Amino acid sequence: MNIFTQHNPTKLYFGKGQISQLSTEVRQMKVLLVYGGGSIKQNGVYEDVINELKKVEATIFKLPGVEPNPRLTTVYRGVEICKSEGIDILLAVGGGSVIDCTKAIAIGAKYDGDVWELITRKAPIESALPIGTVLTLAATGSEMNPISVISNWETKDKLGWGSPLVFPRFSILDPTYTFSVSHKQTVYGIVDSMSHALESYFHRTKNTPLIDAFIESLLRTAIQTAPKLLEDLTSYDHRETMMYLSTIAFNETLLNGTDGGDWGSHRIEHALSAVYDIPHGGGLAILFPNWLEHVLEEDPSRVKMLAMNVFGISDEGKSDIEVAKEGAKALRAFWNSLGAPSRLSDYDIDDRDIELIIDKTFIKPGVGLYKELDRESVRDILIRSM
Ligand SMILES: NC(=O)c1ccc[n+]([C@@H]2O[C@H](COP(=O)([O-])OP(=O)(O)OC[C@H]3O[C@@H](n4cnc5c(N)ncnc54)[C@H](O)[C@@H]3O)[C@@H](O)[C@H]2O)c1
Repeated sequence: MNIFTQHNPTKLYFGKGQISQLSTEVRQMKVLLVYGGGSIKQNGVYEDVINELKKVEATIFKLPGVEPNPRLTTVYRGVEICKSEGIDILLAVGGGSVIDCTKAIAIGAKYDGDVWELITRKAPIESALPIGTVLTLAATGSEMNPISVISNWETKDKLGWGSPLVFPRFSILDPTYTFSVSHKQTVYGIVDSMSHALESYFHRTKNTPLIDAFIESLLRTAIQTAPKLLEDLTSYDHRETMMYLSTIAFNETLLNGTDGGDWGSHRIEHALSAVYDIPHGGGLAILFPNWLEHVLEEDPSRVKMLAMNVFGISDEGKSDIEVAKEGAKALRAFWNSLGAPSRLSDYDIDDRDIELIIDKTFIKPGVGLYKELDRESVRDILIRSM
């Protein structure tokens, strides 16, 4: 293992009814409520939040309409409200897009220049407003991590960035709040959280038996739970399992003591959804098995481990590459069985913009760690995905 420091300051309130803790976290303050397209008004979450805020006589300001793949223009709107109204705390009520947008507003509110300069690292992030979240969709882990992804639709860039200053101060996770998430969106969430675990798995650090087994167990749990959840979208038991799983999959626990894993396929997906605005989980379901097939040709070792320890594939009488290939196939087959897309053509994407997607993948240098990808490798993964 490598040396590491773990410090995750997010206080987690997990389980049914935990919204009652909101009034212990937010006092008589100016709160900016950030939310999306209105699902929270249909499923009762909005009412629960407002009732809690009223209990403590908070002054409520609102920023509705955060889009999936949140846009810089919406961040600007939030920053403006924070500055003009003197907001004390931001409350994100939604999925990863709403939380990521809120994180960007939090840093923009404390900066005199254009927040895009902070996201693109042209200026250092030195301060942020505090954030709380009420999660409504299990997928990204944003509720307990310092990461955010913002799309600049003008330049067609989708950029991941992070700062310890944007760890949510608290997050409320009530599985019943995810009952209304559609079948399709639930599938995307499952794929996204499994991808976070898988990308953490593809590290190059020696002597990591506990973290490896932890990740394998998380993946096996997802494989056992996901089909049952999709049969019964309002099962508290299955929603709670997937909600906790998606938080753990990307709250940095799985990176303890390793070199951080390989996030090459996430980088390609961000480039893809910057150009085509497709759902993040849908893009990953297509790209990740093709990334596996690409990297196993050079080094099948950890793909083989995944095949045997997660999918129970036997290695008897087979070469390492054969076992690894079966593993990649098993992952694709599992996601397909849930109803996830498997080809870019499922989104009507052909090779027309392939060079642009490759350019966007390399917007920051260094793509991949288990295998460092060059333009040719990214092209190969995209062509395999067509
Ligand atoms: N910050 C991170 O660590 C991180 C990690 C991975 C991905 N991301 C980013 O997060 C974004 C995706 O977030 P997401 O997958 O959570 O989805 P999302 O937040 O984009 O939401 C997807 C859709 O689900 C709807 N929805 C949310 N909660 C609902 C509910 N309870 N009932 C019904 N509908 C509901 C939303 O309105 C939206 O239409 C992408 O931009 C992706 O790049 C961030």
